[in-house]
Amino acid sequence: MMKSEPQKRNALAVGNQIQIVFYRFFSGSACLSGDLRFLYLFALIVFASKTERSHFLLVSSVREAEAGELTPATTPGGPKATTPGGPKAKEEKIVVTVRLRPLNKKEQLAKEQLAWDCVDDHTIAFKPSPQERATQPTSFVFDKVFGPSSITEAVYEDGVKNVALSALMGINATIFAYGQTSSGKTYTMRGITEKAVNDIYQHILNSPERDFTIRISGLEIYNENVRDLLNSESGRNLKLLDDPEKGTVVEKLVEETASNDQHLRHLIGICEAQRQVGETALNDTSSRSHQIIRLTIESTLRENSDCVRSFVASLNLVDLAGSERASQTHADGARLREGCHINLSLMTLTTVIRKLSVGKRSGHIPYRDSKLTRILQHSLGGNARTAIICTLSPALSHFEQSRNTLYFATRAKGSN
Ligand SMILES: Nc1ncnc2c1ncn2[C@@H]1O[C@H](COP(=O)(O)OP(=O)(O)OP(=O)(O)O)[C@@H](O)[C@H]1O
Repeated sequence: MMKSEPQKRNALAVGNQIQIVFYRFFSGSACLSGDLRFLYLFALIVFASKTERSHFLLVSSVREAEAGELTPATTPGGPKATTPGGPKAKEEKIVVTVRLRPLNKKEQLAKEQLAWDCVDDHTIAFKPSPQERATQPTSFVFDKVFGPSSITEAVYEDGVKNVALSALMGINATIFAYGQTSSGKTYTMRGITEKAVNDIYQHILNSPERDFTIRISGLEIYNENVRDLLNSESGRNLKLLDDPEKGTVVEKLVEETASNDQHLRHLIGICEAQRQVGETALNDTSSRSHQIIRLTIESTLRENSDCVRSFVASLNLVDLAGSERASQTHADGARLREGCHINLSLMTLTTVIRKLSVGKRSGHIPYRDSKLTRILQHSLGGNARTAIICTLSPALSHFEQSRNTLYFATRAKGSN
């Protein structure tokens, strides 16, 4: 059996100790008589075993730290080097999870059948008709699957928390909710946003050595037109500009600085309310627009130290347009235009995410093919982290749409 590096180090140390004991015994006991020589040997063995034990403890802690089981606690003279979200923060760049909501009242009254079953924490399966069974996959595996009884807190903790909190360490992050209309995107994203805000301010409280600034902007993309959710006066079609340093920026988009968590929640509330106003004004439903709430978190160390002094990164919380429009083929007029725009941005998003999940060999990534991907470019590619929550209705009548959502999730995971 091959020995690990720390095991080899332990074996070497034990060998060294035996050599030292015998060397000391033979060189130091020549002048001693019988009983005293035995006592001397005994004392040497006790001393060696004590030093060996401390050596072993040292090796064990090095090994645990190497395996990431211990958080590096302090840097000499510097602040705590903790990783928000715990040691698991070093994870995959694209995390794909699925959330199956419970049947709603309407579906219950219609005595809808359940089409899906969460087999375990990672697998969701459907009950196909006999003719489909031979040709279609019957189960899908993801990073995490949440059943109808799962609460949003679990979706946050086990699915997206690490991605959200990486923005505190200077890594851009994006969390999407993808799914057909009424599958639970807004319900899920509201809960996730609330929990992320709580954790961000908890981290601020726990980091007195750093100064934090949190800025927020909110926008909506409807028919490839960008609207500011924090400034209703700015019109419905803000331009996108290419900034040599920042990448794509939205011209005149208002960015507010939150003075505390209550203020941040208030500003998020304004964005959500504006989206509702937009719906009424357009005689529309929210499922036809994409909403992006962007929190930009900047932090600076108060005193000089060996540690990284400043972090700046964005956390994008994205409630996508309903994916059912992408497959709408019988629409005409305004509906057709709207469907085409949603189709375009969701298709581009799918391509971009699939290429990112495949990695370096994927070639050109078409960020510029839609406004959604252009705006999010710097929070998707490079070092950024992404979490996708695919929301599903469990009802048999939504079976086709739910399956399309799972096909999207599978492509996003790079397994297809
Ligand atoms: N996991 C859940 N548990 C309980 N109720 C839920 C859950 N998910 C969604 N709902 C409820 O289902 C309804 C539709 O949810 P929601 O508005 O979030 O859907 P949506 O996907 O955002 O729809 P749209 O695309 O039309 O905006 C809401 O009444 C919501 O409260």
